[in-house]
Amino acid sequence: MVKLSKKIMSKLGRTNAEFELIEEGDKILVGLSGGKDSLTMIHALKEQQRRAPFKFEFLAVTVGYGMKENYEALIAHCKEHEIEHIFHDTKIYDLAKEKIRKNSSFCSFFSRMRRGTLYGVAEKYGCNKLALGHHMDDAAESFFMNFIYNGQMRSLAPKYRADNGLIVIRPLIQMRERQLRAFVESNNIAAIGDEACPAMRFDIKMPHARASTKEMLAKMEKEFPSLFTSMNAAFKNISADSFFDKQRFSI
Ligand SMILES: Nc1ncnc2c1ncn2[C@@H]1O[C@H](COP(=O)(O)OP(=O)(O)OP(=O)(O)O)[C@@H](O)[C@H]1O
Repeated sequence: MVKLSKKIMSKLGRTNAEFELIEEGDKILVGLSGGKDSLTMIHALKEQQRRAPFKFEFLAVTVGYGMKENYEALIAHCKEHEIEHIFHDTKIYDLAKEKIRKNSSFCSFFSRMRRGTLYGVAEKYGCNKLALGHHMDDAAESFFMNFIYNGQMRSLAPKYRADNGLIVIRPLIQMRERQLRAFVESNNIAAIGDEACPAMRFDIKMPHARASTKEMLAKMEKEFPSLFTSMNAAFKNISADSFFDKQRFSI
């Protein structure tokens, strides 16, 4: 039996109620990479399933990239904890080799292809929602990366509808990365490393933009300890008409 902290379960419950993520009768496909975030997610959802006054089902899926990755331990972990899990292998790696040279776009190619695969699997198994394990640190990094490198004000929504109609939810979005790390460590769960993309397991470095944004946020948090609490509040308190976007002006 794993032990989930009160904090994780109450954050999950509150986020769920606040954004109406999981509802009665949902069948949720849970993206399980085997990293600390998605591992925490499946255990927290299992516990929530036990506690919640409403019924929902979920099924975990791990998308393989056709790189002969070894998912034996992850498969065994799900079996041991009675979590319904499927391993869905693909040829994403071969396709990537054909399509692009080894640079950071390798990572976004993997990410796009994986997302498409997850949508397909959700449809195949009749799931109405897809849960991803992004957390508050991801949302903050994504916000600053878009801000600094893309000239865009955007982050990661707790819930949205994908183009094909599937509802994507992020139950961990208000949790800190360190809470998730603490969960796997205190339960001695072997998580697959924190690479930002699977290609990094081979010869590609962590994309520069993400690494330096992470570093910048860590420095800022040292100086302003309530940074993430404040960002979380700010993400819910947007004055869209106070920027330079003509379409959002109040006049
Ligand atoms: N191989 C995988 N199989 C299934 N789900 C996965 C896999 N890799 C990642 N995911 C899901 O996607 C979430 C985000 O993963 P990660 O941060 O690595 O991706 P990302 O590249 O930032 O995401 P995105 O695909 O949304 O751009 C994970 O928490 C997990 O739910």
